[in-house]
Amino acid sequence: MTPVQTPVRPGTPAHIPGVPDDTVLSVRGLRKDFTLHTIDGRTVDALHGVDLDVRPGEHVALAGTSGAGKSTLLRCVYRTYLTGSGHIWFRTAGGELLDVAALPDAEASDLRGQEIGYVSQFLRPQPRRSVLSIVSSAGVARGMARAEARDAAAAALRQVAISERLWDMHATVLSGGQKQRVNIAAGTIAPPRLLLLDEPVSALDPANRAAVLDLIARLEETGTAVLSVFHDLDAIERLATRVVVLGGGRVLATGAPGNILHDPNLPLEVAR
Ligand SMILES: Nc1ncnc2c1ncn2[C@@H]1O[C@H](COP(=O)(O)OP(=O)(O)OP(=O)(O)O)[C@@H](O)[C@H]1O
Repeated sequence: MTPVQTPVRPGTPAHIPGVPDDTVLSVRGLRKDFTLHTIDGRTVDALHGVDLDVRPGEHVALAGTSGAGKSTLLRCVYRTYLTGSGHIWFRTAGGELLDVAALPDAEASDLRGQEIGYVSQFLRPQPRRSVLSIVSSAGVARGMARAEARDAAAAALRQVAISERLWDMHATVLSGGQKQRVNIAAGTIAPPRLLLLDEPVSALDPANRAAVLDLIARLEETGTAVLSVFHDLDAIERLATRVVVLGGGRVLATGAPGNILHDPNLPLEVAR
C-alpha cells in the first residue's frame, strides 16, 4: 500500500531539524513584547527567543518566578496572544506541520477547537450559557455530533464532580472552584492532542484537586502532550516528565523534575 503523503504547505518544512517527527509542539525563537499604550507607549519584553519541544505523552511544566513569561508562552501557543517573531510548530493528528504563530485567525480557531485543550485559572463564561452547553460545544468543536457531544459533556462533568443539578444553570453564577472544573471538563471532553494548563487546580479543594490531577495523568497515558504551569511542587513532581525554567522570558534550565525543582540556584516560585 502507498503510504499517505501529508501535503506540505508552501513555506512550511516537512520536518524540524533534529526533532523526531512525532513531536506535537516545537517552539522556536519565540519572542513577544507588549506595548503599553496607556503608559507612554512603553514596551515590556515578555519572551526573548524561547525554544522548547513537547512529544506525545510528555508533560513539560514551566517554572520560574512571577513575571518570567510562563502564562504569556501558553497564551502565544493557544494564539490568545499574537507572537512578535519566531515559530510555534504544531504537528496535527493528520501529520501536517502548522506554524500556529502564522496561521490566519479562522484556521487558528479551528485548530484550537479540534486539537488543543486550554484550561486556565479562570473560566470567563459567556453570559446566559448553561454549564452543559459550554462543555458540549467544546465536543462539537472537536468534531462530535450534537447528541454525542451532549453525552460526552455529561460524562466529563461527572468526572469532575459537577452535580447534575448545576448543568442547566448559567455558568456565570458558579463558584470559582466549580467554574474551574467546568473549564477542565470542556478542555478535556475528548483527549486533546495538546493540553495547555495554566494553574488548573488553583481554586480546588483537596479532593477535587486530586481528581483533576488523576484526570491529567490519564490523558498523558493516552498520549496527550501537556504544557503546564502549576504553582505547587507536588503536582509538578507527580505529573511532569520535564521542567523548563523560564527567567526574564528566556529558558534558564531544563531537566527532570527531581533535578530541577530541588536546585537552590534556580529562580523558582513553587510551593515546596
Ligand atoms: N496583557 C499584557 N499586557 C502587558 N504586559 C503583559 C501582559 N501579559 C503579561 N505581561 C507582562 O509580561 C511579563 C510576563 O508575564 P507572565 O504573566 O507571562 O508571567 P508569569 O511567569 O506567568 O507570572 P505569574 O507566575 O505571576 O503568573 C510580565 O512582565 C507581565 O507584566
